[in-house]
Amino acid sequence: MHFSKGHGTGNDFVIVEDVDGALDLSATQVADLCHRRFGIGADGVLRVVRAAKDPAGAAMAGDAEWFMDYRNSDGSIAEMCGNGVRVFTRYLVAHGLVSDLSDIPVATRAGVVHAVVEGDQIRVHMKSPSLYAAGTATTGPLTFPGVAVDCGNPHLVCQLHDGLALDSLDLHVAPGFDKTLFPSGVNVEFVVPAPALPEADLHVAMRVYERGSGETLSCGSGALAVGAVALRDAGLAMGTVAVDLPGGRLTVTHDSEDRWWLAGPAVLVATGELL
Ligand SMILES: N[C@@H](CCC[C@H](N)C(=O)O)C(=O)O
Repeated sequence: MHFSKGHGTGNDFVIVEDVDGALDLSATQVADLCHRRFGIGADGVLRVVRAAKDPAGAAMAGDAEWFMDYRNSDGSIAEMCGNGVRVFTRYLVAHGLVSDLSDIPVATRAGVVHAVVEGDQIRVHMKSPSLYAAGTATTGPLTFPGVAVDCGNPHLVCQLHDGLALDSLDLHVAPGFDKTLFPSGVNVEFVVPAPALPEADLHVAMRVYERGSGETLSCGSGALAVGAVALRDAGLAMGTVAVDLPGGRLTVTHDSEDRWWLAGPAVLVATGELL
């Protein structure tokens, strides 16, 4: 099997092209591919398949030629992956699978999103985040109040207590959360304010513990959730939020009623053959 490897701000993926939907990737195969010692190593797998050729993509085939079949590194399926969409789009462009760089529709399990390629940056018009409940996360002895956000996939955005540094958190172990609020699990974001920047209305820094992958260097849908909470908390109906993650900076922009953008770099770094 031929594969590529890519990442968006350090959130890395094995990319497998399967245009005609011939590949039946099991959860175990995905976990083996993603294993950082015994496999290639990645936070997840992106299978590139024609929407019409995949049962989960077929209903969207009229709106998007390509379906992103995203899997977490433990083999579980997730509805959305914001960095995944951006790396998936980079792959489509690099392999001549799309031509109009100003609007690339990508079908996902959370619906069709639209990517725009601007040099090294790929910007995606995401599904609008929805803030819907209060929750809490625990790490060790610490409990943090948070906001549940639906970005197509579930998130819990927690502001750190005053003075607590992001790097003081131990995210080797999954944070605790309320399973009745998140019956299918949740991605947990921990956020602190960051110094003002001229190019953004707000600036924050975050770490994330992803459902199905553990702590990652970046999470695009997580950044979107964090951006939405930051704008709400600042009383801003619209605006731009710079979100710093351990792997780099993503930008979330809400510029009209139903339009939310996630932007950042996306790169391919390798290709190879699985033995
Ligand atoms: N890293 C991703 C999110 C991947 C899915 C997530 N772990 C889940 O299970 O919902 C991103 O960039 O959005």
